[in-house]
Amino acid sequence: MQTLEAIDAWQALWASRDRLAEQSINGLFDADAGRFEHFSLTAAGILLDYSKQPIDRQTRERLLEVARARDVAGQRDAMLAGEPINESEGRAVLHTALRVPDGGTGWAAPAIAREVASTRSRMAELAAAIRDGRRTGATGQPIEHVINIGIGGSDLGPRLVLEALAPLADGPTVHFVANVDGVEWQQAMGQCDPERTLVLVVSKSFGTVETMANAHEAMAWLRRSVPSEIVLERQVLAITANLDRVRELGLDPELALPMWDWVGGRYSLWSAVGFAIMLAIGPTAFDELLAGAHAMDRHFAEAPLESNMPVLLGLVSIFNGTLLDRRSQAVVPYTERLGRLSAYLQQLVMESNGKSVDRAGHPVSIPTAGAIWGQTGTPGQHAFFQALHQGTDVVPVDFVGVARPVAGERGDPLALTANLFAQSQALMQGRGDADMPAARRCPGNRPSNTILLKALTPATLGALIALYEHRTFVEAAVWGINAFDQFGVELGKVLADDLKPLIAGGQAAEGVDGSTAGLIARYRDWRG
Ligand SMILES: O=P(O)(O)OC[C@H]1O[C@](O)(CO)[C@@H](O)[C@@H]1O
Repeated sequence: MQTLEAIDAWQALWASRDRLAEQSINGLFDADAGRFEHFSLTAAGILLDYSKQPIDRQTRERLLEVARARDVAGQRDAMLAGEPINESEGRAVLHTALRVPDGGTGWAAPAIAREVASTRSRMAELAAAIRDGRRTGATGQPIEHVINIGIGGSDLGPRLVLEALAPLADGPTVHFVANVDGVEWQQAMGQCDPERTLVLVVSKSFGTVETMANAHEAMAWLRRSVPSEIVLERQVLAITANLDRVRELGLDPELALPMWDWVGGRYSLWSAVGFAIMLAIGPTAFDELLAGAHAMDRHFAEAPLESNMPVLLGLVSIFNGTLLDRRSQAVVPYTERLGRLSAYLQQLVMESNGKSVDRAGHPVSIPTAGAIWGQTGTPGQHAFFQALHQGTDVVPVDFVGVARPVAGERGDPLALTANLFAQSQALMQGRGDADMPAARRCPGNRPSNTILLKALTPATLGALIALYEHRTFVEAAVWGINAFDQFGVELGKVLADDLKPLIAGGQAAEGVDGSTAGLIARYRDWRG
C-alpha cells in the first residue's frame, strides 16, 4: 500500500493547502446551484450535509482517491471479517458483530455469532424478569434501582444512550458511578433502597482501580444493609471479559454476563456493557438501538466510497485536521438529550486515534487526532461560539439536530432549529460591511457539517454512534494507525500505584521529580 505522501492525489491536495484554506464556501454555492444535493447524503435515518465545507468536486475526488490508495475498503472488510486488525494486541475488532440481528449471518465467525446471540438472549431474559418483578432482590423486593459501576467505555456509552432515550425509560432507574472521588457513589446510595437495588460491576478487565474501589463500597453497603445471605448473588452482577477476577472479588463467575477481547471498551455499549440500557428501556428498544447501528454498518460496508457517509465524514475530518491543520473540532448537538455526546466522542476519537506511531511502529509524518469537544446548543452559543465566529483559530463544527421533537417534550423546537441552522449559516457567511467597525465584523468562511436525525429514536441514535465509530476507523485507516489499542493511558495508572504509598506515608517522597515531591508535601500539609 502506498504511503500517504506517495499518493498523487494527496500531493496535489497538499500543494494546494493555502488555496483550499481560502476557498470561498459561499462562492462554491454560487457556482453550483445543486450544491446541497451534491454534497449531502442520507443513510439509516440520518442526513449528513457537508456542503458548508470548502470542498469542491475536484477536492472530494482527490480525497476519495486517497481513501482508495490507502485501501480503506480493504481495511474495513478486514475488520468486518474478524481479522486481527488490532495488531499490537493480536485481537480482532468485532463490535459490528454485536449488532447483527438474531439469525443474521456472514458478519462474524459462527462461533462468535452464537456467543453473541446466546448472551443477548440471556440478557433479554434476565432484563425482562427484573423489569416485570419475577426476578427480585435477595429479600423478595422488586428491583427499582440499578447502579452501573464502570468507567470509560464501561460508563460513557450507556450514559449517553440513557440520557438520550430517557423518555423511553420504563424500567428501574439507573444511576452511574464512575469516579473514585465518592461523589457519584454518595448520590446513588442516597437515592437507592438497598433491598431494591441491583449493582452492575462493569469492567472489561475487571481490574480498573476506580471500578474495583466503587464495587467494594457497593458490596459492603449491600452486605450491611440487606439481611440476606444471598445478597451478593442476587444483587451484584459482574459484566466482564475476565471471569477469574470475578471470583477474586467474591462473586460467582457463572452468574456474570460476558464480553470478549474482540470488543474494545469504547466500542462496547452494544454488548452486555449496555445491560443498564436494556434494563431501563427494555429488550425491544435495545434491539432497535442495535438495528440502527447495524443499518449504518451495512451502509458503511456496502455503499460505494463516494456515497458512503462514514467515509465522507472521515475524509472531511482529515481535510480539516490533517491537511488544513484545523485540529480542534467542536460537536454541538441541538438537544440536551445528546448532552453527553462530546464526552462520549472524546473517548471514542481521542483514545482511538490519539496516536503518534503507525501500525509498523514508525513515527507518523502527519498530525493524527486533535481535540474534539463541545456542548449543546443553544447554551454553547452563549459560551464558546464567540471564538468560533471571530477567534483566530478556525474550528470545524459538527452540528447535530433532530427534526421531530420527542413526544411530550415541551420547548420551542422552531427556535431551536432556527438557531441550529443560523449558526452554520453565520459561520459560513460572516459579516463584513466596509463601514462596519472591525470589532463587529465576522470573517465567515468557517466550515461545518450538519447531521440531522429524523427523530431521536433508539434506531437513529444507534446509527449516529455507529457513524462516528466508523468515521474514527476511516481516519485511522488513512493515517495508517491502530485505532484499537490505548497504551498511552497505562503509564499514569502505574505511576498512581507507585505514588499512593508515598502520599499516604509519613516518609519523605524520595525518588520522584521535584514538582511531584513538592505537590505531595503540600498535599500532606494541607490535608492535615
Ligand atoms: O472496562 P475496563 O477494563 O474497566 O476499562 C475502562 C476504561 O479504561 C480504559 O482502558 C482506559 O481509560 C478504557 O479504554 C476503558 O474503556
